[in-house]
Amino acid sequence: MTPAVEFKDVTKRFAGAASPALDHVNLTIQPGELVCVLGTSGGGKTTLIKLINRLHDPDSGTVLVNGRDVSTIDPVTLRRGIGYVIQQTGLFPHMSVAKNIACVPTILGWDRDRIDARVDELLNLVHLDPAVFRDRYPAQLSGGQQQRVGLVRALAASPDLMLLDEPFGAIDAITRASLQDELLRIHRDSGKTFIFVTHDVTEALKLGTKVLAIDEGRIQQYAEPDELLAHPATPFVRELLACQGYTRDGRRG
Ligand SMILES: Nc1ncnc2c1ncn2[C@@H]1O[C@H](COP(=O)(O)OP(=O)(O)OP(=O)(O)O)[C@@H](O)[C@H]1O
Repeated sequence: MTPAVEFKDVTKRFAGAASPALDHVNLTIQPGELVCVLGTSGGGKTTLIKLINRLHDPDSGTVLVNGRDVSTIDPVTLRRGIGYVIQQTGLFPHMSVAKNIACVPTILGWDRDRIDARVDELLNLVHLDPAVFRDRYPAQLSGGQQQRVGLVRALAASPDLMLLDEPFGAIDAITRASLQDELLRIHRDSGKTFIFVTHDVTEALKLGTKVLAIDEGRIQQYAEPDELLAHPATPFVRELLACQGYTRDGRRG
């Protein structure tokens, strides 16, 4: 099977930085995985994500999506096929919820009826009643509701790949737990590949089919959650688990 995403010896160094943000990264992500990219601040998580949708380009090495070198794909075309969700949601404040969700389908030339049906389907998917929320503006939504709209906007044209960069970082614990459950369900039902950045071990272990631990621009471990808990591959992973209260047998101390 062609991997959904591959990094081949990828290095990214920002001007003036003492060390690279990503340092000779090799990584293969198979289709259908929900990969949680886990690490402390500044470790290179966001840089990794932005190299996939070409918000950054590598200094050396190759990033491939569905077997294609992304440097050969026009960035706008590439991004239309990749869902992208960030903490600040990026919703257009002057557009209604329905218009926000309809953005990519509109660009892709879907007809009105198909777009309307898709908007309603997506709002229902995240338990927002279309009759209530379609015509609201982002400022008229709570933080959790904005995040739900940001999530389904990225799903609107059913991209094969979803990139989510700490999407639930600013959400209270209860809303966050229900958003996580919704994300899990959406991932299972879609069968698509999701890459989800978080610094929260509990979130990564709950959501991930795989966890990618990263520090100082280097991959520390890429493993299933149980494997990561049972056999942390490096002192960094051991420390990360211990700091957030995880013991070796996977129980929170
Ligand atoms: N545009 C940029 N210009 C210069 N340095 C940058 C830029 N973006 C990131 N960096 C640096 O690259 C390194 C990795 O940053 P990155 O944002 O990937 O980390 P992160 O793991 O996502 O951190 P956080 O959890 O705090 O968001 C950091 O040292 C950061 O300061």
